[in-house]
Amino acid sequence: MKQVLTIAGSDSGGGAGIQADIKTFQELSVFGTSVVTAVTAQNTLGVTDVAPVPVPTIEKQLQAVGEDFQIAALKTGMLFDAETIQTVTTAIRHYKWQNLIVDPVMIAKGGASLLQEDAKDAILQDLLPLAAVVTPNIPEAESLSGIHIHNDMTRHEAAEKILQSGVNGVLIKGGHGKNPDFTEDFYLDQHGGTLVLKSPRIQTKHTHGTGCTFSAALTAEMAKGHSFPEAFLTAKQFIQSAIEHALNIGAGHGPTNHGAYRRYAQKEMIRYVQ
Ligand SMILES: Nc1ncnc2c1ncn2[C@@H]1O[C@H](COP(=O)(O)OP(=O)(O)OP(=O)(O)O)[C@@H](O)[C@H]1O
Ligand SMILES: Cc1ncc(CO)c(N)n1
Repeated sequence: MKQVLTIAGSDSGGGAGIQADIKTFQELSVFGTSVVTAVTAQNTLGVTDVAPVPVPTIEKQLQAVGEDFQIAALKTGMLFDAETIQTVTTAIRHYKWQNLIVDPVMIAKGGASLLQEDAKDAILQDLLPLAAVVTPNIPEAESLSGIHIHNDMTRHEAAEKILQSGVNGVLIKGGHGKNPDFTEDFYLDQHGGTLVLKSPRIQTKHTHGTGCTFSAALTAEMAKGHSFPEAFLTAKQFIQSAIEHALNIGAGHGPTNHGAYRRYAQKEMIRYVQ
């Protein structure tokens, strides 16, 4: 069984962060390992506390995973501060981990900050040069590029700007887009190749952890040796069905249904994603 790693924060509410990643890995038949960078007290109504894990404890977790597992692909989520990012990049270089997906988590949907302001440069300068793909949502792409995204052209410009970090490909997710009917995820790579996946926008408030779940699905599929376009398509189908079949859990922005792709999507949803 392919082994994968998530380096991210814990979400006590179970819909985002490490918990979303591990559920997604399990559903896609890869063996998930984890390095916890921060512990959040969080539910569908918001984040009430964030406690960073001490750097030596992060180092020990990276070492424990690195010395015993064959990591075929990995993702990063919430990294909290620059020191954590440096620790993580050192381990990625040391263990020569390939197929790195960076989900540049900055702000939770309720507005809580999950990355310190000065850590953005560490993501751009230290982490992205090692990455196969970075998966910002629209506000994160604006923050990383310094470009306001309001149409296809500015989205392309923002992706080009982020590519200057040295990352192999930029995937700007469309959950925060303005089109009421569709979400459009846009990918641009170092060779100028583009891929756009479009799917019907589901009218729901239950979108907690969509980004984490999507990037975990991408990681699982890359680990299994699928090409990037194939992995992107499966990840998009996975998140589409997870949102479509939301569980209606909690009083606020509920989690997605990580089991939906296995149960329904492979049979019925494929036609939705273009
Ligand atoms: N309402 C929706 N209907 C269909 N697809 C959606 C919807 N909202 C988000 N998506 C899809 O979910 C994936 C994640 O995108 P999104 O922009 O929501 O990430 P995010 O803001 O990083 O999520 P989070 O911060 O909650 O983890 C993308 O593939 C996007 O197209
Ligand atoms: C721990 C954690 N990571 C990522 C996100 C972004 O959804 C969140 N809300 N919580």
